[in-house]
Amino acid sequence: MVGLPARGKSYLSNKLMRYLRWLEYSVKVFNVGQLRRALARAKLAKSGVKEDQSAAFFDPSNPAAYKLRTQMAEECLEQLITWLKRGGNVGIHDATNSSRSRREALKRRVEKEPGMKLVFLESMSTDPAVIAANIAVKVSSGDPDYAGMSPEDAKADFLKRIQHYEQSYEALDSHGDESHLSFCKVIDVGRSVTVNNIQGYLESRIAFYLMNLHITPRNIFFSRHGESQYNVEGKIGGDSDLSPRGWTYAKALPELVQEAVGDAPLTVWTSTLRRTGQTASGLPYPKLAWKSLDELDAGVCDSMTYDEIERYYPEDYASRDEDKFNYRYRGGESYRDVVVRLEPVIMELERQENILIIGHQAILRCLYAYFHGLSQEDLPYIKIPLHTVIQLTPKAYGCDEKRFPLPIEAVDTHRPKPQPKTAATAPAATSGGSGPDTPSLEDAMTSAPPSQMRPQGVA
Ligand SMILES: O=P(O)(O)OC[C@H]1O[C@@](CO)(OP(=O)(O)O)[C@@H](O)[C@@H]1O
Repeated sequence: MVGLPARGKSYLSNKLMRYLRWLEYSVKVFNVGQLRRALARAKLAKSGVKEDQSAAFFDPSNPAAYKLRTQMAEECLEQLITWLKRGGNVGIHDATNSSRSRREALKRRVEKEPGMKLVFLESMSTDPAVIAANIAVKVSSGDPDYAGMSPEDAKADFLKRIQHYEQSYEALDSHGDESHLSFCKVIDVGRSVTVNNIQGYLESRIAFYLMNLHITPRNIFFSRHGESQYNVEGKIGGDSDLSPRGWTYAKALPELVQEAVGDAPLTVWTSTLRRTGQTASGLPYPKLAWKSLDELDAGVCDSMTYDEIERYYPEDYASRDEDKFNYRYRGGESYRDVVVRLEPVIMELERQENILIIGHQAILRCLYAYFHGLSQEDLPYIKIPLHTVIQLTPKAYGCDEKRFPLPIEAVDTHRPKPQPKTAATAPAATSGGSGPDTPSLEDAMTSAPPSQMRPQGVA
């Protein structure tokens, strides 16, 4: 990262980390400020520098502090490089890196590592209101640099720190000495992005993502469709209509949404399946139906109950319980596949303002995990109950959340994560993985209902 303090570097670092992690890269942010606080006490005691956080520590004319800050940025980079060598994909060096000499030093160090690439992401703000808001977040968010200080003193000190950095700040320049570097310069997040010497798939993805971000305050609402006929019957997938209780929810939804949104503009996104369209039918807002929002495709298991799947496809049922994120239904999809298919939806969501998505259980789990940065392991078990609107409000470091459950009864379609079997409860292992009482895959196929008779091995 490159940029003066209070220009949203940590915001962009964390946002990028969440996005890339969601796309299954292994990503970590290495924040020099945190390292400074962790290492400072001991080193400072030796170096004779009294304070590690007050503005004086950031004064470029204070040689001892300058040396220490340089050492800490280098130490942080070393930690990042070690982590990459152990298998990480993207390490984010979250520091000001605001002078050419510092960036040159980073470049020289990274060039020594075969196969590592360096891309600078500079965050600039020209809008005084955005800078003021960033300063307010820093001094009011319990930042450890200002623990025990009054907000006024903290703000005054932080402003002084910024002034110190401004004395030596050199922005990335695509026409000057740094024109050979790979970089993206983001000006007033959402207003302008300059891309220089960006090459390769991952770099381009990052640049494209940054181009789509904005920081205009907004809300994102999620709701599953009203209870469907299949939900009542315990069947998965399909394209059934709403149940009578589902219709009651669809009729109650406009009032709830109107209360939450007020007069602000809103766009409603649905899938192309009947149950989401029916749920959205009374909402007086522009609507868009996305094929990408259709529910996870359960392949040969579509329209079965979980009990039927266990009976006819016992090995698949067990595999799904073992690794639900990666399990792909025969002829259908896995959660992993759904994440890939939802990537354009995420990109468009980032570009938009207030959006209400009327979606499905698996789809909303994937989207929800992106906004909250949840792991792949937890993602398929997130609770997204029927007849509940979830409001997410993006904030500097994550999202605030409110849930609005409507008092309209519905079945519970959430299946908890199975507990790992202990030695005492686990069945004895048999060849093929099926117990004596469990039908084999062959049995399952020959006794499967006709609608499920499909060729094997199509996964
Ligand atoms: O991944 P699991 O937990 O099976 O949840 C996904 C399932 O949720 C369901 C309901 O059981 O979603 P939906 O109500 O949107 O139709 C199924 O259609 C879908 O297969």
